[in-house]
Amino acid sequence: ESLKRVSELTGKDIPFAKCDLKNEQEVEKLFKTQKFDSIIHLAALKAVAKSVETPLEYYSNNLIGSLNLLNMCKKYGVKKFIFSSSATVYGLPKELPIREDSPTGQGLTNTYGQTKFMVEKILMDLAKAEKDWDIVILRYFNPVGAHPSGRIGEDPLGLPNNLMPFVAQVCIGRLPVLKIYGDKFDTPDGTGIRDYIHIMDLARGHVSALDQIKKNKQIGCEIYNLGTGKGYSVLEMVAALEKASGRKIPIEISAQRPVDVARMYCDPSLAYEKLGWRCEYGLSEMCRDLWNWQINNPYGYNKPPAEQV
Ligand SMILES: NC(=O)c1ccc[n+]([C@@H]2O[C@H](COP(=O)([O-])OP(=O)(O)OC[C@H]3O[C@@H](n4cnc5c(N)ncnc54)[C@H](O)[C@@H]3O)[C@@H](O)[C@H]2O)c1
Ligand SMILES: O=c1ccn([C@@H]2O[C@H](COP(=O)(O)OP(=O)(O)O[C@H]3O[C@H](CO)[C@H](O)[C@H](O)[C@H]3O)[C@@H](O)[C@H]2O)c(=O)[nH]1
Repeated sequence: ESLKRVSELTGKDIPFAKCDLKNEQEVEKLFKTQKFDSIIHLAALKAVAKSVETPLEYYSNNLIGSLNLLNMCKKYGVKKFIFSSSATVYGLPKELPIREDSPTGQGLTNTYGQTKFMVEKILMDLAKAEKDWDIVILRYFNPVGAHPSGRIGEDPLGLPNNLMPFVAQVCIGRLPVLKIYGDKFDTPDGTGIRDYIHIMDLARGHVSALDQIKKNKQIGCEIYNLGTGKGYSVLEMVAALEKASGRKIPIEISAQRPVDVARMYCDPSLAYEKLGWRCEYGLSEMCRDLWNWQINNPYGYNKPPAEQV
């Protein structure tokens, strides 16, 4: 359904092949039958808490999947590669704003974050050893929002793991209340601060990265933060969605998650300097587009439960 809607929006057919990256034969079949210029590698398992409960599943999927893909890229000569990494690789940040050369891999407390850190390391080693690769690692901060048309957006399976999809489902009445994980952080209102980025800006960041690897040869491995550089607290995010929706969002203060960072926001200036990319949207557009998606698609790409057979 989402691909159908992308086709409607772009007027283009979107070729799609379902393939498990863990299965090397399946990946090879794809490389034999399709010609790729460059790869954007987004596929991963990403639920932080689940990754701690099932580490083998996460290491297998995210590491073996990435290695299979890279091995096929090498075999078939596709050496322009963009990787979806995460701000989580910074662990417990020692300095703010976080720069690309801030320490990574220290204080990483979950398997998901370890897999991102490890794939980054694999990519850096690869670029060091084989000079014909052009690799860009994008470290996403907290993506929110939806396409402004309201036709495509985030549709989590089961309970949303991240803040804003959860808040949106409370706002529309699918979930009763938002549990705020702690109000005793060292922040002005006591709730956690993050760098939220509109999904359209994040998507454009990939286009800029693609331009970079297409235009330039032998860039090696470049790393960019994708964020706005501004931090907002959980309460500020809730207030912004209340404003966008005109609805009251029920909240309750709950216990802190075992390892949660008080504040995280990036310095995104390197991406502007090198890629000419920076965020165009702010908090009000993030919440406007998130709400537009949620109100037009209360059950995501699915029909309401009563209409499902
Ligand atoms: N959403 C965020 O907050 C966030 C933040 C930082 C980084 N990221 C990264 O961005 C990428 C995309 O995230 P998303 O939010 O769209 O996640 P998502 O879970 O919506 O999408 C991930 C997709 O990867 C696919 N996938 C997983 N394992 C696969 C495998 N072995 N073979 C083939 N496909 C597989 C899944 O089926 C799913 O369609 C992920 O790598 C994620 O770790 C996301
Ligand atoms: O139901 C919820 C969900 C979240 N929060 C709070 O909202 C903020 C954002 O939480 P998220 O779980 O949405 O995002 P995190 O920054 O904690 O982590 C997410 O974004 C990171 C990037 O910065 C990594 O990609 C990580 O893997 C991904 O889960 C935090 O202060 C958190 O405590 C709540 O209060 N209630």
